[in-house]
Amino acid sequence: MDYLDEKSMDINYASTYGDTYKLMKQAGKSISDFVEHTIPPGKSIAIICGTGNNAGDGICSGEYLLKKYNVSVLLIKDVKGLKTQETRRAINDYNGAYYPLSSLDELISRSDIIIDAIFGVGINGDPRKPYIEIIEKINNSGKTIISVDVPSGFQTNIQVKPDYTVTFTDIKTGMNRENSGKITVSDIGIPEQIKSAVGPGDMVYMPISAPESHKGMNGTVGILAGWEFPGAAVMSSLSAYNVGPDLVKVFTNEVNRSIIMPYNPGLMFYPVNGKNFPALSGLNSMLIGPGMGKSKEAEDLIKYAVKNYNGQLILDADAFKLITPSEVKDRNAIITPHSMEFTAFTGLEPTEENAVETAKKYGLIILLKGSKDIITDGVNIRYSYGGNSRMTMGGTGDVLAGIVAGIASRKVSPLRSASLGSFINKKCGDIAFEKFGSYYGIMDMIDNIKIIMHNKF
Ligand SMILES: NC(=O)C1=CN([C@@H]2O[C@H](COP(=O)(O)OP(=O)(O)OC[C@H]3O[C@@H](n4cnc5c(N)ncnc54)[C@H](O)[C@@H]3O)[C@@H](O)[C@H]2O)[C@@H](O)CC1
Ligand SMILES: [K+]
Repeated sequence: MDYLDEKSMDINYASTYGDTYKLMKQAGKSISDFVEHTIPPGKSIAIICGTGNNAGDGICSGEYLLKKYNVSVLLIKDVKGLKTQETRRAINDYNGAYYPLSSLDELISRSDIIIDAIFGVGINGDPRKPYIEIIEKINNSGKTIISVDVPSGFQTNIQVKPDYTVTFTDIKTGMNRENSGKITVSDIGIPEQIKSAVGPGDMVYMPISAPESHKGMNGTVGILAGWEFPGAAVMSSLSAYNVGPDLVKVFTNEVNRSIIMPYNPGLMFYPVNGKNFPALSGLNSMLIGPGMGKSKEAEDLIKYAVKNYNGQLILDADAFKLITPSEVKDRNAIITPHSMEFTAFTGLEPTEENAVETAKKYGLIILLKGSKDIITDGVNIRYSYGGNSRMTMGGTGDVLAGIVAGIASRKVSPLRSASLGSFINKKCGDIAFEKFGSYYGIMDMIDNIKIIMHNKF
């Protein structure tokens, strides 16, 4: 797993259980257990704490270690600087002594062991002052160093160089003996259903556009849709647009121009027909299928686009009747069928097992829609709950496919794009339901995408 997976899981845990204090206690306990197995009792331990939940883990370990060791907690930014409610609770529940930054040198020199609880996966960029100097002092101390979760500053230009790292849930991408010392993985009790469920934590996968980026750097989506039902092109392209890519290009019949464009002049309209299809280079993702119908013309256009576009494909709706799995084999395409479409596409019953097998066999990412969406790449399986009965109305699938295409255009991995897309889609329905009960419409859902992207839900 990487940093984002851990962050995502923590947020999903908190959204179910209210907060993550129980995990923090368990993280502290696992550090303390590790120390007890490794270090003889009676030694002096300095726990150097930053301001986030990594610090909270360190403080909780201190509470357990007090019984057998001489423990000093150092709070780099004092109690006032503690940023999370869990970490404030940890210091409240801690019965030992704690010290300000001015005691750093003295604490380091009188300790045998340093527990590094400055930064975990919440670090953002290279450590700033005064952390650089603190990390250097720890590294030059000659003491035994144990890092909590990850060495502080890991994957930035300056990091703690520990003898040991006790990391939680799973090893983080890039950790090795050289940068993390001897690594121990500790299960801190995140339930399996939290690990597999899609939730608000999946929003961490959405990249933040860099202030200096220019047009096109933050995603260009292509959408081939609406040949027969222009509404589907409207719904999928507005949904992709609301996820925030730079450009959304709609490829459809010229006769749809005056229908689609009044909804949003920000869309780019490209008329296509059997003889004319603009270049598909430069698209970061391409959604193919909504509202195309099953005419020969639609079929030719779909086949042309599937064959000639070699980036991140998203297939939906009529594409399932006109394309076979072999035509997209090993292309990492995301497909978003409901049960009947799944059967039309694969000839199989729409079961979880068949979705996993099909994903594996054809190298696809499958988002099997239902009251519980199932998302799989053939190895991992995620479940998306939520949504409501109004979501059986026409158009919700077009909205979902558009959202997924928009996310994928931001270079989010296909499994994460499909998972996050499912979460956003269901959340759009749930927010609309709170306002209008069973009487909301598709445009209410599409409007809610922006609220969710802005994290105001
Ligand atoms: N509640 C949870 O979310 C759980 C998280 N766990 C621990 O919490 C860690 C993640 O905690 P957080 O997300 O609170 O973040 P961290 O504790 O990793 O650190 C983030 C803190 O450092 C500051 N900071 C970030 N980048 C900086 C920089 N470049 N220079 C200076 N200061 C910087 C931020 O203001 C923030 O207060 C995990 O690694 C793990 O150790 C565990 O407690 C288990 C449960
Ligand atoms: K750390």
